[in-house]
Amino acid sequence: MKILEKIKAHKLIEIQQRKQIKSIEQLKLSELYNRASIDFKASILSKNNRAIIAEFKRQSPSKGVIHPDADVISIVKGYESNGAAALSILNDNHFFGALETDFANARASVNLPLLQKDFILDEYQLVEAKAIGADAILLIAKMLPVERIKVLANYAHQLGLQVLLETHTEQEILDHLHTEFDLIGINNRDLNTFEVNIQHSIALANLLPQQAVKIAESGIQDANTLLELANNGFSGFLMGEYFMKTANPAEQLKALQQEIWR
Ligand SMILES: O=C(O)c1ccccc1NCC(=O)[C@H](O)[C@H](O)COP(=O)(O)O
Repeated sequence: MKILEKIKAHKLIEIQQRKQIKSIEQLKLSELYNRASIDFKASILSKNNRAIIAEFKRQSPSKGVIHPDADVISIVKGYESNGAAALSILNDNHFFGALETDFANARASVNLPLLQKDFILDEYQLVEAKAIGADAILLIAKMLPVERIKVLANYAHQLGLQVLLETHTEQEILDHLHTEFDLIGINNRDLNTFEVNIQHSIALANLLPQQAVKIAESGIQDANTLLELANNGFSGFLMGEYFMKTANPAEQLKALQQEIWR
């Protein structure tokens, strides 16, 4: 079974279990549910095509264990003080090792816009995202039919959440040209093979609407790659492993910032 199919099968069971534990009405009672979102897209646009979305993750299917005992509070504060435009916080336990408390701790520690990084299949998860203080969510084109993505994107917007659509193929981009997303990502990593190909993303970037806020996702391991993607129309860069594989992710971000703003 391919990794996204495995994740989807597991997530569907997880969602049913979570619904048994907390109803949508109960989620809506959370203090954070009614908070005004921070504008994720505006933060990306404020960084002159050098916007880094720094990710907090402990492990991944492609890389295995990366930083299992990472301290979310100190890392996200370090990301904030070193100029991240926004943060992506992994929220999946089974495949990415996220702790139930990671997102809440990140929310309580920084004033940056936060992407709740999970595998969204159901409206319930959108209410959950809002209730834990997310500003944006991810929808993965490969995981759901086109119409379902549209419905979830509309519902996310009704809740005040911005939407990052993740694509990887030409067809996925063409399928979604007529839906409103706040940001459109192209994943440099093929999630079937885990192969990273920056040139693939650069070639596809031309297919995105001119006004789309374009995010290059995954596999970025140096400043030159980031700058090449920026020169080809990407404004935001979702980077996780490059930071999290080090003992001090925030210092790694600081060094990268020095290189890209030189
Ligand atoms: O990274 C994986 O192994 C993976 C597998 C299956 C679904 C999603 C996966 N990654 C999630 C991500 O989107 C990345 O964490 C994110 O783009 C950052 O990538 P990187 O800079 O390579 O850590």
